[in-house]
This record gives sequence, C-alpha cells and structure tokens, in this order.
Amino acid sequence: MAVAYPHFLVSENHATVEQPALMVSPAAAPCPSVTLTQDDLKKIAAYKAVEHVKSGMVVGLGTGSTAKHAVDRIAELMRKGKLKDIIGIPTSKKTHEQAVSLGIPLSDLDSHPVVDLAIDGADEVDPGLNLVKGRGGSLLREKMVESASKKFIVIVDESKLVNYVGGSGLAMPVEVIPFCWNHSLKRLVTLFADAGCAGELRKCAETGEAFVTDNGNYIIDLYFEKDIGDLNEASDLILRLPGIVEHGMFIGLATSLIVAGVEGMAVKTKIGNELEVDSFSYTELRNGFLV
Ligand SMILES: O=C(CO)[C@H](O)[C@H](O)COP(=O)(O)O
Repeated sequence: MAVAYPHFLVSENHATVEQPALMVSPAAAPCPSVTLTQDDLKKIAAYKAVEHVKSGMVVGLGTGSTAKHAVDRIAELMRKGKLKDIIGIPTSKKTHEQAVSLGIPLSDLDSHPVVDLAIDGADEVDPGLNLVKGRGGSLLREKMVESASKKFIVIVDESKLVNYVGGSGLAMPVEVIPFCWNHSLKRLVTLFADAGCAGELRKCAETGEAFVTDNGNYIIDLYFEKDIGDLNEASDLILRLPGIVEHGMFIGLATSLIVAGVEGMAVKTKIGNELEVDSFSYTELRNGFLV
C-alpha cells in the first residue's frame, strides 16, 4: 500500500536515525539508500494523520515538534483549498500562536465542547496505546482537548515506543500548583516509593527558574526505576493529592497510533478492545513514487 510522501525519501538533513526497527512486515526490506532523520519520521507520522482530517471538522491541534508538522500540514491543505471550514482547538499557547500565524481559524472547548479529531505527539506510548505526555509542558490543555475528542490520533517516531508507561526512564510530568510544590513533590515520590521513584521540579534551561505552564502552574517530573503497575490506580492516587492539577499519563485516550520508523510506518487502530495494525514500508513508497 503506497503513501504519498516521496519527498521524505530524499532528506535535507543527513544524520542517520539509529533506532531499533519498527514492526513492519517481513517483506518490507529496509531501503539502504534512504537516510531519514528523526524529524523526517515525525513529519511522516504527522502527514499520515492529517489524511484523517476532513473539511468541516473541529480539530484538536497538539503541541510539540511532531504535532507542529501536523498543524503546518493542515494549514497547507487549507491554503490549497483541499481542506475547508476547519476549526482548530489549540492545546497550548505555542500552538495557538502557530495556528494564528498560519491562518487556521481557532476556537475553544467552551464553544466547541466536542472535538471531531485530535492529533498530537507523545513522549511514551505503551503497547496498549497508553501515553506519557507533557515533557513539553502542555499536558493539562492537551488532556482537556484530547479527552473531548471523538478520535485521538497519536503521532510519534519509533523512539517513543516503550514496554510500559515510565519505561523510558525519562520524566512522567505532573502539573502542580506552585504553593508548597516541594511538599507535593515529596508526597508524589512517596506514593511510588516501591517503583524507585525520584522527582524534581522542572526548571527553565535558560533562567534556572521554575518552569511555569500556560496555566500558571509548576511541573514535577517523576522518574521510575520500575513499572508502576496499574495505571488507573496510579492515576487515582496522584489526583487525590491536594495541590495536584493533572498528570501526564493519558490512559485509554488514544484511538489510533501512527509510528514512523527508519524502515517503515505502522498504524495501530483501536477496534473495540482489539488493536488493528497496518504497516507500510518505505521500499513500497519508493517503488510507488520514485520509479
Ligand atoms: O506532550 C507533549 C507536550 O506537552 C508533546 O506532545 C510531547 O512532549 C512530544 O513532543 P515531541 O513531538 O516534540 O517529541
């Protein structure tokens, strides 16, 4: 099955992405002459997701370097007249600014409480499509918009795939109110002591000051040495603590996942409790478009 991204097969950046192979069909041999950067992979996933945007839709616009490509693509298709009457619901001030600069009409959940489709990146995706989000700091608005969406397509490069939530060893962000944040940090770490949890206040790299979210809150980044187990239980424990606003585990919200890897792209879609998987190889793309 061919996908229309021939321009990705000749990358402008030449760094080779050294990632483990994605789940492509055995017939999908790697294409040695193609060097895809991590940003190419993000763009491939984003463009594929935007194929699901139809004229007249209310679309949740995600935040981050992957989602940015989706927003760019939506605007491009609008300019070309291929998409009409789109209303975007941005998930951060940054995405709001991007969408305004591109001329995408915007609204919010007060005026459009039901979103047709949201497209966003993620920091981690587990095999059941549970996510960690918020390393870019926008988890609260992202969760509000994506939980109001009929469909939520997650777009990632294959580096984001994990065996379990927290499995990358990188941050699981929790948005907290600034008041006595250190107290909140200690309570969060204590909750997950059995999983070898450590936590720290997120700081701005430039200023060394506390990172402040679009909502005026702080972020505590949690790190786990082990699997925290039942995610719904973990979520309940976190949200029960006073001073906690939201956490970055997106449990059961994603309806599809598009993963771009160096050897191909996979699309996982939830059908009831099952996951249907389609895969595409770049060899197929090359055969389809570069002959
Ligand atoms: O959750 C997010 C921002 O709050 C982003 O979607 C997540 O951090 C992934 O970002 P990127 O696409 O830049 O890797």
